[in-house]
Amino acid sequence: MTNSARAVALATLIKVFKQKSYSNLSLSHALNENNLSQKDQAFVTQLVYGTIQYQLFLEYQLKDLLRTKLKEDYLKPLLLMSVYQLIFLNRVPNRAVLDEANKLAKDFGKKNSSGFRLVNGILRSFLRRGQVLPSPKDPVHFLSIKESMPEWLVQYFVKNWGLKRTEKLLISLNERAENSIRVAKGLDHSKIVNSLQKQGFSVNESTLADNCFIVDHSIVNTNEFKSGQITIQDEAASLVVDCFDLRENDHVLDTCAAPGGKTTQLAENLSHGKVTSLDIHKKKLNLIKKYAQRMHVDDRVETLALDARKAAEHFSDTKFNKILVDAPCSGLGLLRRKPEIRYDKTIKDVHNLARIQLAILDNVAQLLKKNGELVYSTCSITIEENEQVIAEFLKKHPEFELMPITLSKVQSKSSLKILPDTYGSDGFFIAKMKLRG
Ligand SMILES: C[S@@+](CC[C@H](N)C(=O)[O-])C[C@H]1O[C@@H](n2cnc3c(N)ncnc32)[C@H](O)[C@@H]1O
Repeated sequence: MTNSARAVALATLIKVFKQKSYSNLSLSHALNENNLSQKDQAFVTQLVYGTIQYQLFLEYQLKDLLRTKLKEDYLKPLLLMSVYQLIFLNRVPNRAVLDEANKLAKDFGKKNSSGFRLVNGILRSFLRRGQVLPSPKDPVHFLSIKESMPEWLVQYFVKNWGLKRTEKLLISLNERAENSIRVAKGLDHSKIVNSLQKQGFSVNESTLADNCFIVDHSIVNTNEFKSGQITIQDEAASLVVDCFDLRENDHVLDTCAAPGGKTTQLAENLSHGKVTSLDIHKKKLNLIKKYAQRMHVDDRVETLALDARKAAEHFSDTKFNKILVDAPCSGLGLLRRKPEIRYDKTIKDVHNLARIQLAILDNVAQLLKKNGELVYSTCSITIEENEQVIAEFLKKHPEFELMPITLSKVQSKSSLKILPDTYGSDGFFIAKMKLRG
């Protein structure tokens, strides 16, 4: 592996730790800026995600070895990234990790800095001592360090799913996210799969979603992606639109639409209808427009900057056949793709989001036609943002009934919750409701 791959990983980690940037955005920016081989890109991705995922565990390894305050910004990410390699990457020899850490300390350190001596000393001490874990007598603290998840979240999982399932869930949340792609509606799957295989991709059918496939590396440079025949979408996320019973001339309201993954998927079904896509952030509307252009459905998508909690006031004369609320949420089902979320979110955030989610549903429910369908979804797995929001909504709106979800590969008599350890997908929640006629 080249040193520049490690330098790119370290620069990305410094950004994520210091500026609190999102890891997925910083990483894709760094990979676009640096001309790395496919192998090096995969290595950088593993270093960045692995170090963030295991931050609590890695800090625990260093706790007793650090005797001075780390003064320069690069020191902590470099130490964590190096210990990550020493523990998790067996294919990289220890000597190479130490040599590269020395070089990086010299390159990233201030002039005349002695940071490289500190890094060298700590890494050698770690190798002499080996890795450590707290006593399993306190299972919450033990799992929190071992799987690097804040204690409140481990406690939350244990309370809702028990200790055994929590262990499975935590391990699964630290696994590498799959590269899931969705084929645009109406296209011949076998033709696209053959073409991708000829280009060197390994392609496997999704066990969860009809139009999705799992590939082994990024498809963004393929003609199929650029021409809108395929797109990047998690298997569980793609089920949300599949839950609607769409008619080709439906008018659909997508209330929380950016960057547009579900808007375009909806529009693919509406040869004579349209989607009105809202987002509270005006600057995000461009993402939806570009996405719709790439997928060739921009003639059926209109965008509007609007707080969905005020939609009924805006559309006082319009009613929709279908409404999607893909609500803003804590994202706790997405920890594989955005590993730092675990350290940022609190139970207070979860409660605040639940209030916003209910307010959106409450407002947009007035805009549905009789017998119309309302689908609510989040990429969170908490009870507060999902089952509780739906229970409160239905209590307040007895004119709605909860519908079963019957998809070809997955069914549920009521709402559908997909935990990440079941299919290896993102965690997702979907509820389908109908306004009685
Ligand atoms: C989960 S994301 C939506 C993802 C999108 N449906 C897709 O499939 O690509 C939630 C979106 O809701 C937007 N949002 C947050 N609060 C909102 C509100 N009150 N009204 C409308 N949009 C909101 C956010 O800006 C964000 O883009």
